[in-house]
Amino acid sequence: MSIATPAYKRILLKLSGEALMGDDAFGINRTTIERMVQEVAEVTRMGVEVAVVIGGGNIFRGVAGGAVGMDRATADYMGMLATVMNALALADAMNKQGLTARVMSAISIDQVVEPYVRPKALQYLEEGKVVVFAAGTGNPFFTTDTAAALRGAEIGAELVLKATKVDGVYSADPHKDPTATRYTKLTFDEAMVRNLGIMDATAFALCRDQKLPVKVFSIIKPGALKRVVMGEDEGTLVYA
Ligand SMILES: Nc1ncnc2c1ncn2[C@@H]1O[C@H](COP(=O)(O)OP(=O)(O)OP(=O)(O)O)[C@@H](O)[C@H]1O
Ligand SMILES: O=c1ccn([C@@H]2O[C@H](COP(=O)(O)O)[C@@H](O)[C@H]2O)c(=O)[nH]1
Repeated sequence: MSIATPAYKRILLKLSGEALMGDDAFGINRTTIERMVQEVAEVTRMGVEVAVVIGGGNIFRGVAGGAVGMDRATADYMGMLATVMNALALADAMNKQGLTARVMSAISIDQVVEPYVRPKALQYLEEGKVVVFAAGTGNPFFTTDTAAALRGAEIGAELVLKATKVDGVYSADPHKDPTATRYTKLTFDEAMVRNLGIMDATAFALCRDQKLPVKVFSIIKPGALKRVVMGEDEGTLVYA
């Protein structure tokens, strides 16, 4: 009997902050986060090295702060701090489920989390620990999708998995246009030219230039993460 092997050795998982809310209006839903962690644990047990970039949209979005008159850079730093809170909650849930998680922050908050140091992150991954990257890129005017592209390239991930509330990339935002249709695959250039809002253009461009493919899939769908890792037909592949 042949044992199925994962299609990837090292992945960068981008978890949407909004997906952490579950059915709540904001914040972190405990049941939801625990279920997500179970899915991550399943792929780490298969020997896949997992790094995570966590979003912050469930707590704060800098662009929203900017829109109501806040200084945009200040609002963005608040958004990055929101991702640190999500990262702490995620790592705590991972450690409670038997994984060993390490949070590394792009912003120095040494009493709370260790700083991002690339060789240390690589060491943790080689040791089978899950690394949760917090505070995005550490710079305002960026997003955690761009952080996922950046960290994915830095750690030599073979794939960026964008785990979100929708099951792939659509011809238009499916939450706004019920007639939108889902792509099975498309190139980064097609995604950018068609202005498909699932990821920002900076993230797409970085992945394209580094030839780092992105798989967009639903984190709400049970077993979808494992299916992506096994190389099965799931979600939408965006490639160079
Ligand atoms: N063409 C498209 N195909 C699919 N989804 C799209 C598209 N355009 C916009 N979206 C929207 O993008 C959302 C997914 O983005 P998501 O909320 O994961 O992004 P994020 O801003 O990176 O996450 P967060 O800030 O919550 O951490 C979907 O819920 C969907 O409404
Ligand atoms: O590199 C980064 C990453 C994030 N931000 C700010 O944080 C929020 C939350 O991140 P999402 O990607 O929207 O989940 C974002 O809106 C920015 O305000 C940042 O400034 N730099």
